[in-house]
Amino acid sequence: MTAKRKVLICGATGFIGRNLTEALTLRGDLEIHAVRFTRPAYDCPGIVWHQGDLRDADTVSRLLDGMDVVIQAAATTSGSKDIVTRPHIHVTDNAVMNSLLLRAAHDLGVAHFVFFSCTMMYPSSGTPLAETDWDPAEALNDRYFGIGWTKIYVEKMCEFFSRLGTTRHTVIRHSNVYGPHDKFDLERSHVFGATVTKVMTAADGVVTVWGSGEEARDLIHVADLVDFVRRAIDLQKTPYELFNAGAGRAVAVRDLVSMIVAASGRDLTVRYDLSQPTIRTALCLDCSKARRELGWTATIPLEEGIRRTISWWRDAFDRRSD
Ligand SMILES: C[C@H]1O[C@H](OP(=O)(O)OP(=O)(O)OC[C@H]2O[C@@H](n3cnc4c(=O)[nH]c(N)nc43)[C@H](O)[C@@H]2O)[C@@H](O)[C@@H](O)C1=O
Repeated sequence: MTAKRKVLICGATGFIGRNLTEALTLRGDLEIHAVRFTRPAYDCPGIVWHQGDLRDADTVSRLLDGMDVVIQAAATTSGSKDIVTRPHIHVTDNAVMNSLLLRAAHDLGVAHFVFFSCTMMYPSSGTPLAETDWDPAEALNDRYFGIGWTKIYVEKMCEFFSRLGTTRHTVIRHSNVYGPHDKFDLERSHVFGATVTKVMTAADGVVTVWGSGEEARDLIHVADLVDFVRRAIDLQKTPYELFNAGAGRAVAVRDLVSMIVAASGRDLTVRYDLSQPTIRTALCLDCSKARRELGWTATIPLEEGIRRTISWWRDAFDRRSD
């Protein structure tokens, strides 16, 4: 019998980390270790919990010792309000954590490291952009300067350590992820989570959207991203790969809001508030590399993902019918 691969999921209480943890514990061939920091553990059969601050080098070495795979989903992250008003909160901790994790993975002989990057380096485009369509000589959107370059630094560190021959790395440039366990508060959430909350809780029949509604994003359901990671840790044999992971469709914020309102079944008026934080860019990813090399493609249509997320939101938050 082959030994189970030991998989460490960092950030297991966060949005992506929790969805990964809950899905991967269902597999019989993996032994799942989950790292939490300040948030409490949740019930999940078969999981081994660890607590630790990933900004501390000794803690990082203790956690990675003996692991075969590290899935690095721990990040300081929040939506456009923080990106616009206090962008520095996304920079330092992410740079420190990832630097320590990548060094420890190499020193301790971890076989595979998965890093969630972002898509902030891409220029605004309503047509799909491939991994090679980012030109490092082009300026990043001003709003994304700090976290965008931090992610690129970590991407390059992954490539650097891959070249040393011990650890294989997968970098995933995923688009805007949504689904169960996302942030749904109005301060820190992204556009999808915030809009679901606004629509479901609107007391006066009005939903107020930040910006003009013309900004566009590529939206991917978290279950599709989990499927991506599953394929990467099973199929990738090369030392370093960087992949786009998105739905391949740019959806204007105003259309997203209309779809969420329609799925809610509520009769609401939508207003646009130009004084609120907004990031004028359009994102759309070409994921043909992932299709070719991992057989992956996003499978959950946005309309279906919206229905599923509203249903989850009702179970998790809507106590009015109790
Ligand atoms: C993929 C990418 O995704 C994220 O960056 P983002 O897309 O810029 O962030 P967001 O989802 O918060 O905003 C998208 C747009 O939506 C508008 N918007 C309207 N109404 C609300 C609203 O109520 N809340 C929020 N947050 N935004 C709103 C808002 O004004 C902005 O123009 C990062 O996680 C980053 O890590 C990353 O890689």
